[in-house]
Amino acid sequence: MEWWVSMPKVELHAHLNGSIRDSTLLELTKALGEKGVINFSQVEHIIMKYNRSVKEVFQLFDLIRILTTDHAILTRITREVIEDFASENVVYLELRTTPKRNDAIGMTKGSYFEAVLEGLRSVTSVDVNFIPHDKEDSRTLFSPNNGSSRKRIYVRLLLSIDRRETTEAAMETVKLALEMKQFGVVGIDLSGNPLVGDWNTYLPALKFARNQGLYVSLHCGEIPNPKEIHQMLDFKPERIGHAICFEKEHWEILKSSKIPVEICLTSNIRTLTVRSIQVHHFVGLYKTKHPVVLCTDDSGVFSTCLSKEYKIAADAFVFTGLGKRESFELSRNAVELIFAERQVKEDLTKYFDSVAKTMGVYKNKIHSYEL
Ligand SMILES: CNc1ncnc2c1ncn2[C@@H]1O[C@H](COP(=O)(O)O)[C@@H](O)[C@H]1O
Ligand SMILES: [Zn+2]
Repeated sequence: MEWWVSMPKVELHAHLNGSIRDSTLLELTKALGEKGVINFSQVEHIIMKYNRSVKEVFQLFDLIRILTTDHAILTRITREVIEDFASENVVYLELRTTPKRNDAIGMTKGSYFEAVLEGLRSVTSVDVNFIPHDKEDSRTLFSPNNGSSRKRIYVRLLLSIDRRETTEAAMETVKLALEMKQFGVVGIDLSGNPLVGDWNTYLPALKFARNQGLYVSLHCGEIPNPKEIHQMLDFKPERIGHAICFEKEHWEILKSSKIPVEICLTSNIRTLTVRSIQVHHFVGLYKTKHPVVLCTDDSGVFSTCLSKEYKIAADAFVFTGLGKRESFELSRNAVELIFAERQVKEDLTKYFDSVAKTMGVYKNKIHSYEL
């Protein structure tokens, strides 16, 4: 097996409905076509398109939204997404999703979340840990005496606020996240079409989330919006996603505040927000040892997976010294950026160290982030 597949990996930026399997997406679209809810021939080209502009990507998300407003489908997608990540040796997955209300089918944000939770519970083919450790409990997923040869994966959840939402709706999501901490919700994400919405709408909910002990990750700088980027960096989120359309002053704030960046190479290329992999800002951040983590964003929508992202990075930046050993370190250093509790970090760190030996990569850290 290739090293980028067998290497343990940490996924910190994956949207549930964007990570839907291709085959499931087609199956659901055809089924709705047969029911007459949508016209399959009209949407087929949106599904099949390779490069999509940001605008077209959000058209596809609107379509996916029609397909997945059903509790049973959400449960199924959640199960499949976890199985897919585990199958490529993702050992820690922070999955994010936007709880949605749909009065027509009696769906509330709460029942949406329950359906996702049911998906987590329904995984049988791999070992999943999603309930946080309580202080007394020292059991860990990767402890050597676990004895299982099955794939193992930690899953934690972020609840997303959609940029289309009102302050009240955003607040409802944060309150739900707080209620569901016991089921592995660790934080809040701000996402959705970067062309819509205003920072001040979400700020009260984000502040509330932070005050209540939730971590915050923001989609930041997907389009040129210098004022908003500045405001977001001033908020000092625990992580940001993308960081594409940054100007000099933004880079300076980012570097000095050491806010970790979730890098989504394929997503940025496919949405045409970065011209080519060679000019991607990942390399500059990596070279200066800024905390970065490679992620998929929407593995289904962009036909990628985390192993592929590591391979793409290694191929593109081999002359920067990103070989097998450095990729392993990059993956292991991501453990420092996870939002889960201390025991999970410790368990994963030990696991990475044990795998380092069998993979023939150095055990010593090349560098660790000074967060
Ligand atoms: C391409 N870059 C991106 N930028 C901003 N938001 C994105 C995104 N990719 C996905 N989403 C957000 O995640 C939702 C799908 O998953 P959930 O329904 O929440 O599970 C999208 O509708 C959008 O709001
Ligand atoms: Zn994203």
